[in-house]
Amino acid sequence: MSTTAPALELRSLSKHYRKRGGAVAALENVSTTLEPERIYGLLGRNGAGKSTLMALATAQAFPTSGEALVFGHAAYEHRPTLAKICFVKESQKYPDDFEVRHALHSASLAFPHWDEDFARSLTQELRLPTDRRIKKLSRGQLSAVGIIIGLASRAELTFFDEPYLGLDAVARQVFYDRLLEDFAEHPRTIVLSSHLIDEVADVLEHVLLLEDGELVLDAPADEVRGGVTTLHGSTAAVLEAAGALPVLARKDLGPVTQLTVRGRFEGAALAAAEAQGIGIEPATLQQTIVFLTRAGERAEL
Ligand SMILES: Nc1ncnc2c1ncn2[C@@H]1O[C@H](COP(=O)(O)OP(=O)(O)OP(=O)(O)O)[C@@H](O)[C@H]1O
Repeated sequence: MSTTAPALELRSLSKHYRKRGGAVAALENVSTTLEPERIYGLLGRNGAGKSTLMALATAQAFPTSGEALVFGHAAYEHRPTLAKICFVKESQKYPDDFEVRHALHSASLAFPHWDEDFARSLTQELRLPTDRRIKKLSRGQLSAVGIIIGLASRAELTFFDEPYLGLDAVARQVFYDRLLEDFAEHPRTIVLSSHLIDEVADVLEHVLLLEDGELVLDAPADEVRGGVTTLHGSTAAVLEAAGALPVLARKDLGPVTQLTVRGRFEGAALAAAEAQGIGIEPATLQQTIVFLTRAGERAEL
């Protein structure tokens, strides 16, 4: 699977949908580069443009302007490139009479790196009835079909658009565990869109955050994680420890203040703050993202 081209390169990608009285900018001038063999989180609130970005990258929709290159090619005009892409989405359509086994068989023919044993073991682990019609599956079982296809396809560029809808906690954990194990043995580029940021946080290596169609954060997950800290203690001590760090939120309760700042507390700064009796709590990835989007911060951490 070695190649020097980026797995995905978006160049000033925009998608506008026409609507009565104007247009909706589902995606606005998005540029970024996704390296091969990494796991990306595509995050953002409802309507932020996540599904649109995936549809454009996989040639299931055409951009209004700009381009999306997959391993150096526009996917829609290049069959070998299409064979490298797997897009798992809720709205996947299957023929009416298709059973689970038919969907898996079709996938085995479509994806050159398909691993039948892996598909079989995932099917058992997720307790998916292979002889049931897709139409009759529960919401979670339908998600399981997508997860099995997404993982067993071992496509060089795999998109999972909210792949866990309806899945119970055990099945979701099976997904994250198998994803990480299989990725370690067969590295490829995975783009995972999700609302459950803290749940997927440990899986992600890089975070892409969309807000109203714009890419507002494009950074390694480790840089984002812990980039926001909450301090709790006597007001004077907290303000002194925070120094000039940008304040994102402040709550005063009598002589005590809870201050959320953009910055990290490590080493000497952490020891000094703790010596003053200040409680230090790094924000989770989800909290960090909520604070940053609320604060209108842009892609610099
Ligand atoms: N076919 C369409 N026609 C008109 N507007 C559309 C169409 N598809 C998407 N949109 C609009 O484009 C914007 C982005 O939608 P998109 O589905 O990409 O968001 P999303 O981040 O995937 O949302 P969610 O998390 O709710 O699935 C939304 O405002 C949506 O209403």
